[in-house]
Amino acid sequence: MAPPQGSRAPLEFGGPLGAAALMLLLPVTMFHLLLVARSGPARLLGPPPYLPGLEELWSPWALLLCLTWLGLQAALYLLPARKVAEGQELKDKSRLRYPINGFQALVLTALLVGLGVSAGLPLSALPEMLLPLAFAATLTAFIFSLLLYLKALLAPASALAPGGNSGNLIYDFFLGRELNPRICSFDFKYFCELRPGLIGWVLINLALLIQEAELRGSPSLAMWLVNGFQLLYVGDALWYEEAVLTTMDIIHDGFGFMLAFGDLAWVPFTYSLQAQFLLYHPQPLGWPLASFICLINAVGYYIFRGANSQKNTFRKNPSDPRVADLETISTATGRRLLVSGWWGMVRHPNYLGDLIMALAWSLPCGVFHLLPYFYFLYFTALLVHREDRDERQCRQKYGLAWHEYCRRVPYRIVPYIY
Ligand SMILES: NC(=O)C1=CN([C@@H]2O[C@H](COP(=O)(O)OP(=O)(O)OC[C@H]3O[C@@H](n4cnc5c(N)ncnc54)[C@H](OP(=O)(O)O)[C@@H]3O)[C@@H](O)[C@H]2O)C=CC1
Ligand SMILES: CC(C)CCC[C@@H](C)[C@H]1CC=C2C3=C(CC[C@@]21C)[C@@]1(C)CC[C@H](O)C(C)(C)[C@@H]1CC3
Repeated sequence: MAPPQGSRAPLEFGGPLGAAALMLLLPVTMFHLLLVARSGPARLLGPPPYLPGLEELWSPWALLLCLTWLGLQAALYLLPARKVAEGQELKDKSRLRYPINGFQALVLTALLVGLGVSAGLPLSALPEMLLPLAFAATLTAFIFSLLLYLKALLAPASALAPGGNSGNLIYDFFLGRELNPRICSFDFKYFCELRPGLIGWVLINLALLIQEAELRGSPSLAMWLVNGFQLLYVGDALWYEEAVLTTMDIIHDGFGFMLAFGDLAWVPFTYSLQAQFLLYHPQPLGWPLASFICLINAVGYYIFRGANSQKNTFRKNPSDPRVADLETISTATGRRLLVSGWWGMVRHPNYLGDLIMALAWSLPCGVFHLLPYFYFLYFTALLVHREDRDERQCRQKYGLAWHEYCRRVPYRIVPYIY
């Protein structure tokens, strides 16, 4: 379906060429990281120890496991929810409804895995299966994105995302055409963003911890820290599930290969890199340094949670007593912008907190390898680019009011630096 006249958004990610390059580069990087993490030298920038053949990547069992996992998470999504939240207003003035039962899904998954392990489920075999599982997840994401692209051909213009409808097949396939693809009340983007990948990530971490305990008698302090920090991050995302409804992914981006691959493959297999590294390269860590790293994580979490909750509370109800006293700027759209509190410190305080936590996740792995810092480096690049995209969208949305906000709050992510 051709995009409606006048609705063309400027191309992002380097246009069709950039999108094609990313579609190749992202899976290649993911497999590189998986291979390098288990190699002796663990060199991020060195060549992989070997190139795996198709027989090592492809396994029907891994695909079955991957689909079973998706099926289990979909079933948990469909269970009765403690609350149903409304999303932001859409182009046609309607609002979608979303079940809030992500934390319940995490707890039920933990119970099921616990039962499985006590009945003899070999969870510690999972680390050996990471390559074929990552391959199966990539294949699933690719086929899923193709189906989403086809589904969008039947969608009305009002259901399309602002980007991702350029008319170029590769670009639109990558960015995603439809904003909120659904079948009945099952919202694919909302489901994928928070459940299979995030819960899969902590499950992989746990399997790595168990395997370390089997290999060395007990898990190392560094492995406990990485597992604890990342479980807190995932638990928080699911506990405050409703806050995802005001993020860029849900309100602006279409659902295409970028998010499908990001959610289903990239997150579980690359975000667990520190735990993978620690299994093959144990690192000594004493309590004084561990306490200092915990403090860094706590500071990052405090800023991240404070900023995200403040914006979410304000967007849901500006008269909520927790935000009613904050200073704001009015905009022509009728929505206001916060200029005090966390959002008066820098224009993306939530990114700052997230980056501080990212650093805390790498530090338990020592300072002699660059590989465990991959997440911090990639995340810095992702957030700088994301901030730039958001800035452009806000300038367009809020015009002069946004310029006033930038004048009042001149730094983007790091006070007095950037
Ligand atoms: N771990 C990971 O891999 C990733 C994590 N993240 C995290 O996800 C979270 C969400 O990030 P993201 O969706 O990018 O961005 P934000 O949650 O920061 O959302 C940006 C939107 O917030 C609104 N906003 C901006 N400034 C103000 C203000 N002063 N007052 C009120 N509203 C404002 C605007 O939308 P509007 O005005 O329309 O409401 C803007 O478009 C962050 O914590 C980020 O760190 C993000 C990407 C990857
Ligand atoms: C690597 C590609 C170019 C892009 C892929 C990006 C995705 C992996 C991320 C885009 C936004 C994300 C968010 C989270 C996870 C990573 C992706 C999907 C998030 C769910 C992590 C937990 C947080 O608490 C959050 C705020 C809910 C995050 C929302 C954005």
